[in-house]
Amino acid sequence: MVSERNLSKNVCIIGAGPSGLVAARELRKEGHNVVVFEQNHEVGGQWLYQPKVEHEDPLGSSNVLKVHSSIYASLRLTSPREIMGFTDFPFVVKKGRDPRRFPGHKELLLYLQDFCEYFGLREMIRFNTTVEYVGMLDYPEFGKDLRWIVKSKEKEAEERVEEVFDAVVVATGHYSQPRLPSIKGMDAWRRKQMHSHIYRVPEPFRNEVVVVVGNSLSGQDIGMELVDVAKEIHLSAKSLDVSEGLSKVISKHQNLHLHPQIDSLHEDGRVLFVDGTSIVADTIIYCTGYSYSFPFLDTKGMVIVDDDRVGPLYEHTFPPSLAPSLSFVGIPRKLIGFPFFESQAKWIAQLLSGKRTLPSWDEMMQSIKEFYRSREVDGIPKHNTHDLANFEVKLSKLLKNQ
Ligand SMILES: Cc1cc2nc3c(=O)[nH]c(=O)nc-3n(C[C@H](O)[C@H](O)[C@H](O)COP(=O)(O)OP(=O)(O)OC[C@H]3O[C@@H](n4cnc5c(N)ncnc54)[C@H](O)[C@@H]3O)c2cc1C
Repeated sequence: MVSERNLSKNVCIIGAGPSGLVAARELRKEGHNVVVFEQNHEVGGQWLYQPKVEHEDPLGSSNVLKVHSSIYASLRLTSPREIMGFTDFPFVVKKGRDPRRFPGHKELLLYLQDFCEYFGLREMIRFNTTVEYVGMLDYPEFGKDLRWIVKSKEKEAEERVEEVFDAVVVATGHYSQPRLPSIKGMDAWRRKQMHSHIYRVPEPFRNEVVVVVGNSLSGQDIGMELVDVAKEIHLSAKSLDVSEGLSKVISKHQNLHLHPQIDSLHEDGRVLFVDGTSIVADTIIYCTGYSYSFPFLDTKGMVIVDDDRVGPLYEHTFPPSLAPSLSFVGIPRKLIGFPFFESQAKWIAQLLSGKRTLPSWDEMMQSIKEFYRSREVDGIPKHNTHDLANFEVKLSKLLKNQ
C-alpha cells in the first residue's frame, strides 16, 4: 500500500499568471506542498500592465527581459468574459468595475486578484523572486523518482537560494520573448525599430511616419490607434487580403496604407516593399509575435525549443522522459485559455498524487509523432505546432477516460 506521505509532493510552480495560479490551487487541493515563484511584485502575468518600458531593449533581442507583460494601454480582451474564467469561478460583472462583455485588460487583472484572494493563494507565492536555474538532481534512473534542483534569486537578496523539489511546473507564459523577422538592412537601419512587446501608448509616435509590420491582432490594434496621432501609418502584411473590418478602416483614413512585405531597409530611412514601392519612415514597429523561451531550464536536451516547437511534449504538457515530475501549463496558443490551463493543472495534480497514470513512454512518443504528422498533413508549419485554434483538444477526453 502507498503511504499518505508518498502521495503528497513538494512542488515548485514557476510563474503566478493565470496558469501558475490555477496550478497552485489544483495542486494544493490535491494535498501537495506548493511554492510559487514569481519574478514580479504581483500576480497576473501578462495582465499585470507594466507602463514603464523606456529602458528596455527596443527589439528585445537580449535574453534577459526586464518587462514581462506585452499588454498595451488600450487593450481589450478578444474573447468574451463568459468563456474566459475558470470553471468554478466565473468572470462576472462586478459593481463599479468594467461591465463590458469584452472588457479592458485591467478587469482581467482584477479578476485574477479576486481568484487569488478567494482561494487564499498568496501565502504560497514568493514574489520578486526569479527562478534562474532548474535542473535534475539525479539523471533519470529506472524505478527512481526524479527530483529537481531549483535556484532562485529574490530581488534584494545577494545570494541565490538552492532548493530541491519532487516536481516542477513551468507556467512562465510565452508572450514576452519577441520574435523578429529577418530583413535585409535591418542591422544598418539607424532610425527607431521596436517590437510590439514594448508598445504601450500612441503618443510617442505623434506626427511620425510609422511602419507597422504584421497584420495580427496587435498589428491591427496598434495600427488603428496610431491613425489619430501619427502622420502616416504603413501596415506591412504577408497578404493584402485583409479582413473586412480592416479594409473599412483603411478606406476611411487617408493616412493609413496597406503594403506587402518589406524587401529591405536602407540607411537613408527608406523602407522598400516587395512590390517595388518605398517610403521613408521614422519608426518600424514589429508586431511579429513571440517565441517560447525557458532560459532557466536544463533538461540535458530532453525538452528543446526547435523553431518554436517545445518538445517532445505529450498533450502539450509532459515531456515523456521526465513525466510527471516536469510539466508545462499554458503552452498552447490561440485557444480559450483559462479552462484549458485548469484541466492541465488538475491532470498534473492527480498524476503526481498517483490518482491517475500516464500511458507508457512508447505510447506517449507515438501519440506525439502522430500529432506532428497530422499537423504536417494539414500544412501547418512547425513554428505553429502549439497553435490549437480549430483543433480538437483531447485533454478533456483523456481525463474522462482515465
Ligand atoms: C497583447 C496580448 C493580448 C492577449 N489577449 C488575450 C485575450 O484576449 N484572451 C486570452 O485568453 N489570452 C490573451 N492573451 C494571452 C495571455 O498570455 C494569456 O491570457 C495568459 O496570460 C497566459 O497565462 P500564463 O500564466 O500561461 O502566462 P503569463 O500570463 O505570461 O504569466 C507568466 C508568469 O510567469 C512569470 N515568470 C516568467 N519567468 C519567470 C521566472 N524565471 N521566475 C519567476 N517567474 C517567472 C511572469 O512574471 C508571469 O507572471 C494575450 C496576450 C498578449 C501578449
